Amino acid sequence: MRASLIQIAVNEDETVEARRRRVASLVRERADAADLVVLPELWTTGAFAFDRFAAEAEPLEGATYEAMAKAASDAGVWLHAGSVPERDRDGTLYNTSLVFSPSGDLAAAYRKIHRFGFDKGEAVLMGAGRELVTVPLPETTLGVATCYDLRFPELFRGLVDAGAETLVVPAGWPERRRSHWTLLARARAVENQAFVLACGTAGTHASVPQAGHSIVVDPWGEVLAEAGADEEILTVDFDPAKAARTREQFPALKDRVLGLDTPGH
Ligand SMILES: O=C(O)CCC(=O)C(=O)O
Repeated sequence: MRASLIQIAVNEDETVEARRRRVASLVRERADAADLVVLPELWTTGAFAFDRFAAEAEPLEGATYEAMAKAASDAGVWLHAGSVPERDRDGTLYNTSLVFSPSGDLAAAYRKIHRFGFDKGEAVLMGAGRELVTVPLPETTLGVATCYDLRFPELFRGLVDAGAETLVVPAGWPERRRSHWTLLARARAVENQAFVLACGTAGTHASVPQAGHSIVVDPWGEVLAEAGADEEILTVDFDPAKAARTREQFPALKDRVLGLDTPGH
C-alpha cells in the first residue's frame, strides 16, 4: 500500500480559499501515485488561529467537504482530509476529521476527543467528540485520532480493540514540542503494534511555528519516513499485514491485564 502525507504549509499570506484550491490540486496529483492520502489538522484555518475558528467554521458538508470529496474521487484515492472547524446545527464548534472513499463518499467523520489549550483556545472554543472512529479499507483498518489525542494512549487502545491496524493522526503540532511528537508517534506504534501515519503542518500562523516532521512508523517502532520542516509530500510504501504479523510473532497485546484494583479499594 502506498500512502502520501501532504504536509501543508499554513501561513497567513494565503487565503483559506486559495489554500483549499491548492490542496485539492495536490490531492488530485496523487492519482496513480498513492492509495491513501493524508492531510493535517485544521489546515484551512490553522490549528492555533483561535480567533478565526468561529468565522471560518463550516457545516459538516461545507466548502472543504465538497472540495475534498471531489479531489478524492478525481484522484481515485482514499483521502483522510485532515480536519476542519465544524459548526453543528446547534452552533457548537468541533475539530472534525473527514475521511473519503475513492468514489468521493464520506467514509467517516471524527470529532477530536481531547481538545488542546487547557483553559484557552480550542479547549474552550470547541466541543469534545465522544466517539472512537475506525475506517475499514480493503487492505487495513484505519483508526483515527487528532493531534493532542496523541498524548492519550487509552484512546489508541480503544481503536486497537475496535480493530485498527493503521493509526492516522493529522496534527498542527508546534515546533517547540517537536521532540514529543516524534517520541509519541513511535510509542503509539510500538505499544499498539500498529502503523502510525502522523501528518503535521509546516509554516507559521498565529505566531506559532509548526513542527512539520510528518512521520510514518511501522508496528515495530521503526521510522519508515520522516519529512523535514517545510511543505512536503511524504510518500511511503508499507505492507499493512505487518501489523497482524507483529502481533502474532510478539503477542504482547494478549498479555494486557485489565480492571486492576486501585489503591485503597
Ligand atoms: O500536545 C501538544 O503539544 C500539541 C497539541 C496541539 O497543538 C493540538 O492538539 O492542536
